[in-house]
Amino acid sequence: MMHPLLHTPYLDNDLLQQRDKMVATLKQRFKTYGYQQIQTATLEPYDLYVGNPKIGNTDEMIKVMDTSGKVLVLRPDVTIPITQQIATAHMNVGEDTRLFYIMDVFGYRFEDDQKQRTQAGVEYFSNRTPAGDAEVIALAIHILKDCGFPEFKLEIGHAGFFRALLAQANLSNEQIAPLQTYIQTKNIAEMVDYLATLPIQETVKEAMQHIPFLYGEPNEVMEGIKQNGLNGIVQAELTYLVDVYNSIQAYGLTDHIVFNLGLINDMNYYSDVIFQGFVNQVGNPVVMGGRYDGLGDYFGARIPAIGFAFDVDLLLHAAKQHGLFTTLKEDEPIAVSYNISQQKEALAIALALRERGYAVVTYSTNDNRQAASKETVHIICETDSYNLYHGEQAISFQHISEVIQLLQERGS
Ligand SMILES: N[C@@H](Cc1c[nH]c[nH+]1)C(=O)O
Repeated sequence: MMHPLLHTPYLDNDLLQQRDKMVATLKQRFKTYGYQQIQTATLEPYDLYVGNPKIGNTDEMIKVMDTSGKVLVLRPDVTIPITQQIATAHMNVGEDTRLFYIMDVFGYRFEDDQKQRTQAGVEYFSNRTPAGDAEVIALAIHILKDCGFPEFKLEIGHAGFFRALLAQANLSNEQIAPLQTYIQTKNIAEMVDYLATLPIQETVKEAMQHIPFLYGEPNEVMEGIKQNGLNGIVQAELTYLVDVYNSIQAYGLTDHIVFNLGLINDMNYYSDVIFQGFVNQVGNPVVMGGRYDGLGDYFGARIPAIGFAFDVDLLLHAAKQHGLFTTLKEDEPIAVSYNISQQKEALAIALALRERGYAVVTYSTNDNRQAASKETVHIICETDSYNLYHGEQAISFQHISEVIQLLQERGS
C-alpha cells in the first residue's frame, strides 16, 4: 500500500537529530567515493534558465526581484548551476571532477504544497563509460544500504530510448506530452486510444504501446525488446545499458536492479542512462539521476557528466516508515542547581562539564524553579555538601573529577 507523504510544517528536535544523522551518513558515503563538497547560491539569475531547451518549465520556478529590478530565481535545480560553474572554469573535462552537495531546491515540479526540498546529491564530470556510470549507480545503492532499507529497487532506463522511438514519429511537443504521461503512469488503455489519433506508422504505435511493459529483470526485458522487434531502432542505447548492468554486476549489487525502459524524467537534460530508486511503501522515488552529456554544451563547454540527487526529507520519511530510526543517545541536559552562596563553584562545575561536551542547565535554588525530572542527572551544590542525584541514587562528591568519572562509568 502506498502511503501519502507526510507534510511536517516544521521538524522537531528528534526528527532534526535523525535528519542530521542521515545527512552525515550520506556525506560520509560520498566522501568514501572521493567526492568533494560544493555549495552554490540560493538566488540565481533567471537568465540562467530562461530560453535553455534542456531546462524544463520556467513557469514553476519561484521568482523574486532584486533592488535593481533584475529577476532572480530561487535555485530550482542543482545540476544546472554546478554544470555552469564547471563549464565556466574548465571548458573541457581534463581530469575527472567529483562533487557532492546538500542543498535546497525550490518550487519546481513538486506535486505537493511543499515548495522547498533538500537534496543530497553528486555530480561526476567525466567521459561516458559503463564503469563510470556503474560506479555512480553503485554509490546510490550503497547509500540505500547504509540507511538500512532492507528492500529497495533501482530502476534503470535510457533517456534516448523514448527519444529514438519519437524520432520515427515526427510529433510536436504538444503531441508528445500526453504520451509521456501515459507511459509514466503506465496508463495503457488511454495510451492506446490516444495513439490511435496520431498520424504515425503502425509499427511505431505498437512499439510505443509496448514501452510500459519493458519493466523487470534485465534479461527478461531485453528478451521482450527482441521479441517486439524494438532492438533494431534503439540498438546502441540498449547495448550501452547492458554494459552498465554488467559493470554493476562486478559490485555484486544487481539484486537491486530492474530495467524500466518506460522511465522518463521531466528534466530535459538527460542524454543516456537514467535511474530512480524506490523503497517499499513510498510511491515517489527517493533518488533520481542520470547522465547529461549535452548540458555543458549550452554553457559553451564539452563536459559530459552523470549524477543523482536524494530527496532528503522523503528519505527521512521512508526511514521512519520502515522503523529505521536508531535510538539516539539520551541528550537530556544535566541539571546543576546551587545555593546562591555556591554560585561560583557550581558554574565552574557546569563549565567543566560543557567543556567535555555535556549539555548542562543551571539554576539557583533560591529562584524557586521547577525541580529536574527523575531521569535527569541532577547536581545540587549546597553550602556544606555537593551531591549528584540520578534516579534513586545519590552520591556525594568533593571534586568535579569524581562527577566526570561517574558520568563516564554510566556511559552518559
Ligand atoms: N538534478 C536532478 C538529479 C540529478 C543530479 N545529477 C543528475 N541528475 C534532479 O533534481 O532530479
